[in-house]
Amino acid sequence: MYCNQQITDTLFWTGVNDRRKQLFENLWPLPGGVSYNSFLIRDQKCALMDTVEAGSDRGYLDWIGSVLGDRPLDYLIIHHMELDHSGEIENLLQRYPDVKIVGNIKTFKVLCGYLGQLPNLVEVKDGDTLDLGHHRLKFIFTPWVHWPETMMTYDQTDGILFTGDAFGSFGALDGGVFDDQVVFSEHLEAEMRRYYSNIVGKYSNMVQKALAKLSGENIRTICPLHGLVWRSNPGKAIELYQRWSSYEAEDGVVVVYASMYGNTAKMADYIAHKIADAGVKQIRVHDVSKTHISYLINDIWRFKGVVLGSCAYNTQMFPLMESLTRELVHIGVKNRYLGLFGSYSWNGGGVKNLKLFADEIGWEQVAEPAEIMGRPACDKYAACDALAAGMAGKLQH
Ligand SMILES: Cc1cc2nc3c(=O)[nH]c(=O)nc-3n(C[C@H](O)[C@H](O)[C@H](O)COP(=O)(O)O)c2cc1C
Repeated sequence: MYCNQQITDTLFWTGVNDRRKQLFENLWPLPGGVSYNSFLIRDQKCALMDTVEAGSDRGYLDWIGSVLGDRPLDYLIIHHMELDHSGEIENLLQRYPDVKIVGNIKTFKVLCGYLGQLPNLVEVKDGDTLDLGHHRLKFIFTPWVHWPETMMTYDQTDGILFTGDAFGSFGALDGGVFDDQVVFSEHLEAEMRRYYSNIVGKYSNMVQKALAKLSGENIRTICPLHGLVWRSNPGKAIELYQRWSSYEAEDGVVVVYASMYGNTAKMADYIAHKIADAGVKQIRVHDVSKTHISYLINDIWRFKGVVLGSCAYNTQMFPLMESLTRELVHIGVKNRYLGLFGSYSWNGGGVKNLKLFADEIGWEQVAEPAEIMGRPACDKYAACDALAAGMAGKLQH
């Protein structure tokens, strides 16, 4: 039993919720699940915009069939070949062997890698159009948001933009499918930012290019492949993407520490209290061994100030801190203020390697790193004081 969500007279949301999967891409936690959105246009010609993850809903194809009624499926338009959207293509082709598959040359290369050579491919170029009757679709190439083949489709008739993974979010659709059916709470924004920072953020420069390319279009509805359909306030989603893709951040600090026996943890709390005393109101403190990297990256995307601490561990920084810093370099977060600290007892290693990270990522350091041998005590905190004052001084609060 499916509840058809009609976006317009001729456009239907045909997505599914997945609350069973624990980790998206087998990496990113899904405490609230995730939705795989697909959309069906029932016009003079009928077109399905992407499919869903294979096996995520065994009734998916019957649902498509029931929305189509006695109409044939003329087109499958592929915006993104990642398997959470392309997984059901194989089954779809068995049911609708004559469907024409619309994509670009890179789409077909990836498609062929999974399903072999297929008939009925309709290759489109950037800016090409396709008339379905009422709907006139324009294909807009947005490469590397976040795969090479990604493209969007703009429905020129109704101002509807099908965006692939852009503007998507973690979290299943709990009842409401549309932005005006829910309160877009801090939690929902955080889950959308977590998706952006974990999945798309590495390609922020390509997101900026895509946004610039789309700026001339009169976008009235945004249909992403995950999360809410933005039919009332698409400007909000665009505003968030403008902000996140330009590395704009809030005045606040995230402190992440690695500590085996509590000494570096004590420094973390001390520094956080001092930053708070200096008037910064948004501070998050995380133990890297406890908080999943997904949430650490999300907070680092959110706040301007980043303070990282590590105990020394076999001449290195603590392995999980190393993993975090490696990922930060990999995704290339820009324009953050940085403070470093840590405890050691022989000849160090934690802070020494955090400094190498600082050189590599190029963020502005607010003070000299605060390194304490052994247990933190009142007479050893001067560098922590300087770090906290330096960080607070950089933020307007
Ligand atoms: C497995 C292990 C490896 C360590 N490696 C180093 C090291 O390479 N250099 C160093 O100065 N101290 C090293 N230490 C000592 C710790 O860094 C030191 O005890 C520090 O105060 C621990 O901080 P914590 O309480 O935040 O875990 C090591 C300790 C352990 C248990």
